[in-house]
Amino acid sequence: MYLENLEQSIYDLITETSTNLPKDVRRAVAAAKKAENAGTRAAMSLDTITTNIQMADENVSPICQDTGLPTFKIYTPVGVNQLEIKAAIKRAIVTATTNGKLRPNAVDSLTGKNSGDNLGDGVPVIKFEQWENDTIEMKLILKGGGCENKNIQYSLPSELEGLGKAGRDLDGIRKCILHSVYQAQGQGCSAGFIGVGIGGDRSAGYELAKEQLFRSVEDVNPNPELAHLENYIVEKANTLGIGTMGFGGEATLLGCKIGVMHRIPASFFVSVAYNCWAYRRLAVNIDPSTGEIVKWHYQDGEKISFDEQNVEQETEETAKKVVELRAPISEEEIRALQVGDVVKISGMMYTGRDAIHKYLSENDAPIDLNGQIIYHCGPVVLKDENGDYQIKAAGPTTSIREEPYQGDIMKKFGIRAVMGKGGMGPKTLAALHEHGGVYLNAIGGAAQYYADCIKGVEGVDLMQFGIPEAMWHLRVEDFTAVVTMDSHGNSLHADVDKSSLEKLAQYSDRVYQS
Ligand SMILES: O=C(O)C[C@H](O)C(=O)O
Ligand code: SF4
Repeated sequence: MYLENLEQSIYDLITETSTNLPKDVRRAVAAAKKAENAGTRAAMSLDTITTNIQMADENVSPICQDTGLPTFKIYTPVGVNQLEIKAAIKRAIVTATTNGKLRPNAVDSLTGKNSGDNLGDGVPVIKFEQWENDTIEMKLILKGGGCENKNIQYSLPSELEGLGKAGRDLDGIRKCILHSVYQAQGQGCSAGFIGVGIGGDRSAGYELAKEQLFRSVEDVNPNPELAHLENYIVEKANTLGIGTMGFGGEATLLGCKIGVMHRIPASFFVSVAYNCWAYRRLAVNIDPSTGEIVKWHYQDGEKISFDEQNVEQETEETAKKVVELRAPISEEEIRALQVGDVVKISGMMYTGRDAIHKYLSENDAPIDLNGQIIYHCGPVVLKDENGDYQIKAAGPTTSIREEPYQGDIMKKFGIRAVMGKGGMGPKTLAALHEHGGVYLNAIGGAAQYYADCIKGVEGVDLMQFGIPEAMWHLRVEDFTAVVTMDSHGNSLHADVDKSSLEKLAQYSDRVYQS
């Protein structure tokens, strides 16, 4: 009985974490929405984000399709059997994956094979500690890969672009943290949250940084110097103009939490864990005798529901032009598009992410891609009772990872549009110009919102790469995205990067005396 309850409690924790954004995070997102000027692209993106948060809650489906590397931190009273807890976690993970609350995310690093059930070597991550209390406390964070890739570790002293020398003191630490926000741009689905670890060795520093992500967004650091620095960072980061999804705007960073530990004389690390707006972490207390949940954490204060706040704000500035797109798309249609145009796609699109791009660079495509749209997306997919595939969550993935392949693949197969998030680099921009192509930016993390635009799965290729990496043939209706790189050499991402670097440079003067 105890073990059955325990497994159910862990399942509930996983489901709630994946589908229902915590109250403190909701309040931070709502505050960001207030800060954005109505009618701007950033404000509209935040509308999509809040609509998505609401949909995930109502559908009990993943807020974002990337449910991350499930990471548990557990405190147990002396005498509790940790092996039993571990086994219960694994069973709950498998059930949550079968039920579409988690995407199968465990990939063999050498063979590329997805285990299909979220279990693998070192996955999930489970860390135990003993304590004197008589309840079990179980914390869970589902941190996706796009924001994980934007984590950064500085070794002081260092020379930082925009900010100059960062020395081994509080001011050097300040510069590293500000720089970490700049370097993330919109790629980790800003507006984000950061956890910072000062000191330790490389692994302990990152661990401390991630530990900070379990703090409440609204708490105050007991160390007054660090409390000051946390506020300073949030305030200044929000002047960098990176904004939601890197579209430019007022809301870039929603929280900064800093922890400190000792170091050894030769090493001085500042480790930053970047978390997207889809900041999925929760915790529960479990009664060790019954296995039942006795307390949910992060439950203080108001729960903001986003059901009525999303009035479509199509103003002159945002709706420069709304263009209906349907593949196959001609070169002429593509060349008519400009950065800032909004597109509404109906008809077919095909998913392709890391494995597909590598595959297409070496092989023929399984279908004719001439004039087609490639969507950088790894969805959550379940089979319904008739054996048909149902897309359960389908937001974009970070496109920059395909930079080495993208331009060549577009030219090789005649692809006219690629869609993802965070933008791409100079090689792709040059190819868009030469070949006649566009890059479309969808709102990262808005997995329920986009799943709703997907009306059917017409086929799938390359399933050997696993569900997130296969090529899904999607029939969509009114799938909305923004042109952020066009065939005329313009890139919103390059512009925001440049202007935010200029703004970052304003903060190179010393703030803290050593
Ligand atoms: O893997 C994904 O679906 C998305 C990833 O979290 C990303 O941000 O790129
Ligand atoms: S797609 Fe964006 S919101 Fe989702 S896990 Fe990746 S960084 Fe986070």
